[in-house]
Amino acid sequence: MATATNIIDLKDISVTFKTHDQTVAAVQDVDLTVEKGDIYGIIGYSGAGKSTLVRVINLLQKPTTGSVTVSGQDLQTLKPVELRQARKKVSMIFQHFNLMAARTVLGNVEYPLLGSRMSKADRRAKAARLLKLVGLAEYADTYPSQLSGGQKQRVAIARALASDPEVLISDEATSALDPKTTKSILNLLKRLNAELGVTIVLITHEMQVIKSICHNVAVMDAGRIIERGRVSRVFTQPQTALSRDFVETSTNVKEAIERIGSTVSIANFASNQELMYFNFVGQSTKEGVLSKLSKEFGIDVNILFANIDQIDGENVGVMIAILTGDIEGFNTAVTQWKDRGVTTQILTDANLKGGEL
Ligand SMILES: Nc1ncnc2c1ncn2[C@@H]1O[C@H](COP(=O)(O)OP(=O)(O)OP(=O)(O)O)[C@@H](O)[C@H]1O
Repeated sequence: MATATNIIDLKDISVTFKTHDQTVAAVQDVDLTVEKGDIYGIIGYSGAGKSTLVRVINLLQKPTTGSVTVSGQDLQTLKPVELRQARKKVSMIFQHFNLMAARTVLGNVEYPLLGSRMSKADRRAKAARLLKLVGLAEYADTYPSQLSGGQKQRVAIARALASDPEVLISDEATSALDPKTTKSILNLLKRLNAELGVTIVLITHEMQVIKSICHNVAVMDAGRIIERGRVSRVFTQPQTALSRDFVETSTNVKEAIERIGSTVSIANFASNQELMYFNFVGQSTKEGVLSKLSKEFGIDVNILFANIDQIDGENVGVMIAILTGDIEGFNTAVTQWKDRGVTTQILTDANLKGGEL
């Protein structure tokens, strides 16, 4: 539902591409609202329609049907000159930086200001300020070819901020970067969101990126949003197979299950043994659930895999372990944990063979 705090409000958006021999429904019946100040992730595999959808936000892509409201303005009702102004509120950064090789770093950042009424000195001062903000003050007179990928993306971010946007769209901006550089760019985006209040819409095919900085996420498949919500919720209770797939890849659970499947056979377990998958949220990760469990119910826990993440300020953990002991007492414990943010699943050989839960 649209409220005063929604900076982006897309209603019933469909985008259909017609080529000479086929029609592609790239985006279908999508509603999307993003609150001011949010970091909103859109995740999906290649071809899901993410880029097409975000290009609708500044009307770089005109929707076949539906309405586009940004910062309270219905963009499709604006006159060309008003639309040009409105578009400045939405900037984009991309995987391949799109810097101009013949201009210096400062010249690249200054570029969007060339058509403005600012004096040359003011333009240069603003570009220098933005370079400082992204940590590249001393690179003003160098050329893009002299920079690393991470530095180029910082320049692209500074350039995107030159028009004082309210929304920054990041289209796979970290996909070409190594994990360490990805982390530093994501931290920069997080800082800009906090310091400037700029709303960020970030599209990616990696759950790792979503869980590092996003508060909310939409999962896209075949042009539609099939699931959305707080990242911590989607992460711990994915409602669709695709979301679960993204989550399991990012926690390495998939890999772990495959590995365990090649070494463990549940058919050979004793009658007082189970292979258990645990999901912990919030306080439960800190409460030492396991040590309580083993003490209270006299159960031996042989951990085969464990992973704890911080998502949107919340601890989220997964674990796979062989439990041995009093199964009746154990079942009682399971019921109690559910209320404390722990969910469990008994794994079977079929889970292990299929490589999934
Ligand atoms: N200009 C176009 N003309 C025809 N088809 C297009 C056009 N742009 C995108 N498509 C098609 O629309 C679908 C969605 O593409 P889109 O680029 O939005 O997906 P994506 O999720 O961003 O994937 P990727 O990460 O690979 O870009 C794809 O089938 C694509 O081939």
